[in-house]
Amino acid sequence: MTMSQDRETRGFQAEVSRLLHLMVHSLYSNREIFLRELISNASDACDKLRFQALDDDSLMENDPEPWIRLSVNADAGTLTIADNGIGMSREDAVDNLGTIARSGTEKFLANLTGDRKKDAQLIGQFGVGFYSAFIVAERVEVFSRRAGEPASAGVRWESDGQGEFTVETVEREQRGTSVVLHLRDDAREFLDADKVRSVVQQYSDHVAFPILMPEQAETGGEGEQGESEWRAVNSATALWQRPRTEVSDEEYQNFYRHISHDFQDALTWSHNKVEGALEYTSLLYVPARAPFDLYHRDASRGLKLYVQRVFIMDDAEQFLPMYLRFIKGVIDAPNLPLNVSRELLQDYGPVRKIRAALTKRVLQMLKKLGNDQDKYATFWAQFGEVLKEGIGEDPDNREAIAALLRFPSTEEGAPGAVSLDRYLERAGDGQDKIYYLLADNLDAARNSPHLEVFRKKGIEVLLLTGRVDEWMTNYLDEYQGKKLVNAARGQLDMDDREEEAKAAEQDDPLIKRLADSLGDQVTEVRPTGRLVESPACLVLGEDELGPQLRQMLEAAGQPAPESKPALEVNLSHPLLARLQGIEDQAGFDEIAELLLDQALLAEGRLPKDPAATARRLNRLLQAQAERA
Ligand SMILES: Nc1ncnc2c1ncn2[C@@H]1O[C@H](COP(=O)(O)OP(=O)(O)OP(=O)(O)O)[C@@H](O)[C@H]1O
Repeated sequence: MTMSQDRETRGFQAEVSRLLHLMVHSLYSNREIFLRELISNASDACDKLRFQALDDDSLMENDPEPWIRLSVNADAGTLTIADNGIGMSREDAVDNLGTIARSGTEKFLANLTGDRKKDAQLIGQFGVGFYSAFIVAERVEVFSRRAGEPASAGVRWESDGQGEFTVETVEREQRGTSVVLHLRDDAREFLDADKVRSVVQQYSDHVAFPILMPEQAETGGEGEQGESEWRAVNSATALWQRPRTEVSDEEYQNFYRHISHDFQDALTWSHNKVEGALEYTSLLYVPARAPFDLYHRDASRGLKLYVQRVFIMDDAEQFLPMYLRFIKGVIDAPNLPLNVSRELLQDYGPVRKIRAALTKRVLQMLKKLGNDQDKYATFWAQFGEVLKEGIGEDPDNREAIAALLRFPSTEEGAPGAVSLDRYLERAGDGQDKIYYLLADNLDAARNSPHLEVFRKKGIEVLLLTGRVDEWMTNYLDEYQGKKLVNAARGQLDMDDREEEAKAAEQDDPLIKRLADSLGDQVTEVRPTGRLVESPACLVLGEDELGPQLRQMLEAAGQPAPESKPALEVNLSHPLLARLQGIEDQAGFDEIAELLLDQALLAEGRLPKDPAATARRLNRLLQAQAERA
């Protein structure tokens, strides 16, 4: 750090330097987004001022009408974005314009590849904000003064984006912030006021404050323009207050980008005005891509809250449940008190009611999205795992959430292929259960011996390989009155005659001999109608903890109770028939152990002592080789 009087030079946080470098490189072909980002910041600053002025009117300093001004100075080669919003103190400028205070940034940056196209997409997910200025500017100056502070508390911040910035205290009459971009030679198109105007109209028309440009192009720099000559280039009304029929799809998408900082279009949205005692307007969007921090505990989530069009807060998470944390949007609830705080929102009756209504609204919107297979597949791939959390978290809407689930199945293998409704449609009235199989991955699921009997009978089985699927199925007992049944658990109870036949085989002496041989490695050995080609498989009891939940518990450092399976054997399999005749007990025990080991392997799991299994296999191979 170097200092001369009150001027100091500082280094950017390491993450900022890396982000800047990669961003300038990868966003070059998309560069007009810098204007949208800087106008968004200016609009946020106006929102913040209006909110703080609710408590302290003097912050308005006799200049109560918010504005955003854009001006070009062709001689100096600058484009200036100015606002009379909340402004920044010197400390604010150092904190906000030199660091990235988002958890997970380091990990996010590690994912950037240097491949321009891929990185542009990733960076879009991250949101680049102020730093996008450096895509077009070789040098950026920021002049600012915080509302309510004296003119002597102004700040000038400057950087060429190469790793350092300088700050100094300056005199500044005007409240708010001016960002002066010294444009690169290859970005001089933004010195053309008509070009700037058209970009603003394209991306930022919905900004709720007037965006002003001088009547005549080519003139004006900071403060040179008389106020009467400024003319609004946007419509400056809050988009969500306009009737649905008057807002074009493009306007909805631009507004989405404004509030989400996403580069991609939203998949769909729902815009509603609710009247009556609980009046509110909501505009909710489903993004096409998950943010990089979807699973971070402290990631931003929730809606932008407005009360009577006055911005109150970002990330008002009380209006939607956790499992819908990916929804972006705005809620304007004119009857909430203007001084509402996060704490108050938490426990406030009307907010709870709005939350219940918005939750239903989102679930309906997703149901409708389900009609568009391609879009729904995108949604499911990005947010399916999060939505599943709702099955456990939101009993009131469980059936509606279940209708949105998608799984691969034995009939259709694509990850988001089969809904429960489609399954039931195919199953027909004759089948009163929905069968599913849990596995670590699709290959293991498809090859599971548990599917043999279902294949034989032509019954579809859903293949559940998601991280939270086992947890989820604990909460999802039935759908549309039909029980969900784990194909690898308990007695299957598919066909009464078969059950009876199996019961008769229960006394088979081989069953008892196997049980004695395996001892307490299994709860019991029983004959099965489950298998066609395989000799044996493992079956967990209805209430035993499955392997996925066990892993989750262990990862969370919690002890997981031991769960023991039963070994089910296929008495019509030739191996079992041969086993009957083996008199040598040691030889019998060896094969019994291998029967158990292969059942574990078939499920993609390892035997308790893999080395012992290998030794048994080797002995078997050797005997086979000697015979050959
Ligand atoms: N015009 C402005 N007036 C006042 N503060 C500003 C202005 N522009 C930027 N800032 C401050 O700088 C911070 C960083 O801005 P930046 O655009 O990088 O991120 P952000 O707006 O917080 O996040 P994101 O862009 O992802 O929403 C802002 O949060 C704000 O505090």
